[in-house]
Amino acid sequence: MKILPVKKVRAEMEVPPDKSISHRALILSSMAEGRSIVHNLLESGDTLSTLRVMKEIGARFSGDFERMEIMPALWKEAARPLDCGNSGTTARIISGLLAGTPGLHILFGDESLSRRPMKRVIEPLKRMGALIFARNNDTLLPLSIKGGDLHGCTHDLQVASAQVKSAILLAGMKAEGITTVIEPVPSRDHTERMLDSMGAKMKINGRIVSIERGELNPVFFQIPGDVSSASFFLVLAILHPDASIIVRNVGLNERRTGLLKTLKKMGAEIEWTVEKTSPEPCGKIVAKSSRLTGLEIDTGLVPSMIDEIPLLALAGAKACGTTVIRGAGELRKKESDRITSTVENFRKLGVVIEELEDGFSIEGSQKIVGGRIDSAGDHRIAMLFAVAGILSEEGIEIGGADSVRISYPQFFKDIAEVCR
Ligand SMILES: O=C(O)C1=C[C@@H](OP(=O)(O)O)[C@@H](O)[C@H](O)C1
Ligand SMILES: C=C(OP(=O)(O)O)C(=O)O
Repeated sequence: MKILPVKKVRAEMEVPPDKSISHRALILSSMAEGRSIVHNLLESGDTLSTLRVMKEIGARFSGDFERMEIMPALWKEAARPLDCGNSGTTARIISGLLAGTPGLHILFGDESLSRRPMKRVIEPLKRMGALIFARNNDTLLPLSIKGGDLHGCTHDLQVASAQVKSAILLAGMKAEGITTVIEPVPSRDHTERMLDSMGAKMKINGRIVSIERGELNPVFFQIPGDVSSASFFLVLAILHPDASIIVRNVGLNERRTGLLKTLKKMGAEIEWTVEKTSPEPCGKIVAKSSRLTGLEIDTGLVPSMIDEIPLLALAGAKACGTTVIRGAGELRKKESDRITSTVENFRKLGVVIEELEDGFSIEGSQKIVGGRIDSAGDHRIAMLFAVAGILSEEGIEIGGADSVRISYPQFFKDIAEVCR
């Protein structure tokens, strides 16, 4: 796949449904006491992994991704190991669900997922009484869970992770007593919002969430567009000299808008308006060609833009002055080591960038000559360099472009549309 520069970028568009919320809708609605209906689920590699695993353990879905009916699951021990594919969210959140589900459950994933840390979810679940064994001294997939009786306890998390928090909350739904999660910095709260709308016995006090066993009401849910998917188009609009983009019906949960706030601080012409909240804030974002000034990124915003941070390297290369990102060491634990894959690929394109232990530093006002990059099988890296290709002098060839199927299968079609 080769991406060439274009003269003009214009669009009024929608992006695919939110991936994080889609995973949760498939999982939580299966735990409800009645029939749920969910509209606008994401159909992508990662959500198909959740759907597949949930079916294997007794979940009942009918309809399609535009309108799915979900009946209460008839929980069962699957006859085979459960394939979580490339999806960290699937492996971690479903581990929490299975910790309290009777039976032996074995989870595995692809090469990338098999390298990603699982101790962060195994340890707290074990503290609640789950019997879990995993490869490499209980740190990596595959892992086996003997689901059974759990007891609530308090977990003081070392890293802000919505996946770990969600796994603990789902285990807490099945545990005796109260389960509490304390996060160092608040991570995305889609699980809490959905559980709350389903009548869970839950208390939230800033970074502290407590939950008790209880029944869940069915949901009726409309999933908004994914702001992480929208970000590629927004950064393109801001950095391109002749561009304007409107994204409609996109999720604007405060815990996901760190990139929008950071770009605005850098001087971007970007505005967002929440039009409805039910229970997720949703609205429109408008962005156009802007002049950016580099800055030292606020580390407190990192969890609210964790999947978007590589895009800030591109913004930094085009801004005036230096951009420094620190406190983002979690990027090394994603589908690829996103610090290394961002830095190495920019260097291949003639861009000067310094790799830091927990981020990167990049000088502004740089030309992106062009060349070939390797996505390292990572969807967000493929999409980042597709945007860079449009802003480059000679175009960029994307190795491993098909990885976009993980979160945004029609990405290249949509890119072609906005560049017409
Ligand atoms: O809960 C979620 O849906 C996600 C949480 C984040 O991961 P962590 O929980 O590891 O921070 C994010 O990077 C991932 O894309 C999706
Ligand atoms: C990190 C991501 O997802 P997951 O952790 O679910 O694999 C992502 O989509 O960027």
